[in-house]
Amino acid sequence: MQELIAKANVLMEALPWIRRFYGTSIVIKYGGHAMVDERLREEFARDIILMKYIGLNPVVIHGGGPQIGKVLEAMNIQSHFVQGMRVTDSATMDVVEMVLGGKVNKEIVTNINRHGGKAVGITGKDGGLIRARKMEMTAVNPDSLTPEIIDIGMVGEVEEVNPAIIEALEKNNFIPVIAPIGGGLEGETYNINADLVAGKIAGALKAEKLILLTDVEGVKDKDGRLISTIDIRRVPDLINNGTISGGMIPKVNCCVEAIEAGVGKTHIVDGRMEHACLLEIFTDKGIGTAVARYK
Ligand SMILES: Nc1ncnc2c1ncn2[C@@H]1O[C@H](COP(=O)(O)OP(=O)(O)O)[C@@H](O)[C@H]1O
Ligand SMILES: CC(=O)N[C@@H](CCC(=O)OP(=O)(O)O)C(=O)O
Repeated sequence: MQELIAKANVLMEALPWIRRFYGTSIVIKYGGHAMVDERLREEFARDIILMKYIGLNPVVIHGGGPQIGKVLEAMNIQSHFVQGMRVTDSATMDVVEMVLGGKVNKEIVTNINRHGGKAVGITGKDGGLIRARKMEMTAVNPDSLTPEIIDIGMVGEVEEVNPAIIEALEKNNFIPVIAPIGGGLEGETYNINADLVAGKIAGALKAEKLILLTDVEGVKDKDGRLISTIDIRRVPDLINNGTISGGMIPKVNCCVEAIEAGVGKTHIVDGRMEHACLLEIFTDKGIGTAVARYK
């Protein structure tokens, strides 16, 4: 009996959060471990469906860097990254579009639909969702020590988001699953980092939450302890003093941009953990690191 009551208590803990988030958009960047591990993939799909059934509007943006890397390797094309961005010539762009827009996207859609959801897979080109332009990248030349513009090919940055297609899908109870590819004004195709896309889409939707799933517990301090909340005003210091580095810098910056664009709260959470999204949204304490504007 006590066990049954404990189960009811867990459901009741979720009630205020369900009331608060009912009808709102929750943007989730799905990537890393959660996407590779079979069991976590299933759990993720079921979490998304549960959210939808209790009245939230999950929007999934997925990555797939490792999957692109594998196909390129099989084709004897080497991967090069500059400041975390994949140098994308036209052969690489074809592979990126094929892998992200095709296999990876459709696997996620299939998983959600197999468990009873109604997912629709699109790229940023569909319905004019993401207009992109070529990313300008500067790097310091090691010989002259001066900054230089370098060409990293068809890597894009988001110029504008038109969320009409997402809103149309949400209205009809479909779950949008979005590959991070954008279209340019001249019909060109751009490869865009998935965290950047998730941040921009969350901003355009004025989403209640942006959740970035990653392969660490959250943002850690210099002693390796989890920082559970970060005020966006503290972010520049944490980057400048080296607490936040590498792949965590663009993630945290995406969170800051999203908050500035009107997103309620952003979270960096551990995608290796089962039910990471549910635990973040529906428990009092949440998990991972919340990046927001605090009073
Ligand atoms: N302060 C920090 N807290 C946590 N991770 C950090 C921090 N600074 C740098 N990192 C690095 O950032 C990585 C996450 O970024 P990245 O590997 O690009 O993630 P993903 O592949 O999920 O997009 C972590 O694995 C860690 O090595
Ligand atoms: C420009 C750029 O680097 N694009 C990424 C897009 C996929 C991505 O972001 O995947 P993850 O989230 O798994 O890293 C790439 O080509 O790998």
